[in-house]
Amino acid sequence: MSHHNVIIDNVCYSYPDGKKALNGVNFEIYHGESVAVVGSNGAGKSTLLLSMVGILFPDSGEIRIGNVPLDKKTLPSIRQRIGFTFQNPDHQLFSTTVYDDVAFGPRNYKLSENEVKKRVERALEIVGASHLSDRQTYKLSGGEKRSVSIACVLSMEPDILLMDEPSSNLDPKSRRRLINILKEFKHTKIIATHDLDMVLDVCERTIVIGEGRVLADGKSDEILRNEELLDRCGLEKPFVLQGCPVCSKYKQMT
Ligand SMILES: Nc1ncnc2c1ncn2[C@@H]1O[C@H](COP(=O)(O)OP(=O)(O)OP(=O)(O)O)[C@@H](O)[C@H]1O
Repeated sequence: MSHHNVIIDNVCYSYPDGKKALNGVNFEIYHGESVAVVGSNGAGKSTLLLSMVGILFPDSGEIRIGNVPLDKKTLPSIRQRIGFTFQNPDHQLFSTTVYDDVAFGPRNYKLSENEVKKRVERALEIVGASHLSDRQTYKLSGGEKRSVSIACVLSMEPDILLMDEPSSNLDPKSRRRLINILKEFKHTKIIATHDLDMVLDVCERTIVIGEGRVLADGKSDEILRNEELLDRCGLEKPFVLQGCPVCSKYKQMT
């Protein structure tokens, strides 16, 4: 199943103002893996994800998806296999209604309107947003927009899910729903997040990014227990590993 592996090969990227955001990033993600990308603010997580989906192109190094180098020529076919949610859902939602936003991906695949409708209804139901279908997107709350943006990628039925901060803005029930969606999604998942409790629940592997480089890469359970590493990277142990009975109870409730 190596055809879906994601390979990040010595990737460097500087923004036009000269800010070096990625400084030689290397890793390989195997088909079906569930991987968290964590790090402090400004570490380079979003820049890395934007590069993996071809919104930014590395200055040097290469990204390969299933052994196909990601470049302007291969981008349209690779994009069909990757579902990406932006850190800010306003960057994702641009149609007048929620239905049209969630239908945008399937319509691009030139599916019949009947099939599009089925996919939209299924995706909205999965994220618990069926009742929002006819609403105007710009009038939604932050959490509602987040749920709809997740429905937008689910309706595309991607092979690879890339998500930037998917749990931010979500209330506990919606966050738990997201965690269940991610657990159900059996293909490759790459999730940039500060929600380390969600990482423990969803991702078997964690890559720690700092100053545009990989600082650590290993089993989530080991990385997220390593206090010295977490402290060095500006991160904190997940609540559930801090041995707090209130937090453990909260986890059971949500
Ligand atoms: N459009 C831009 N122009 C210039 N610099 C940018 C731009 N976007 C991001 N940066 C800088 O690149 C670096 C990496 O930013 P990035 O958004 O990738 O970090 P991040 O790890 O996702 O942070 P956060 O956790 O705060 O979302 C930061 O120093 C940031 O200030």
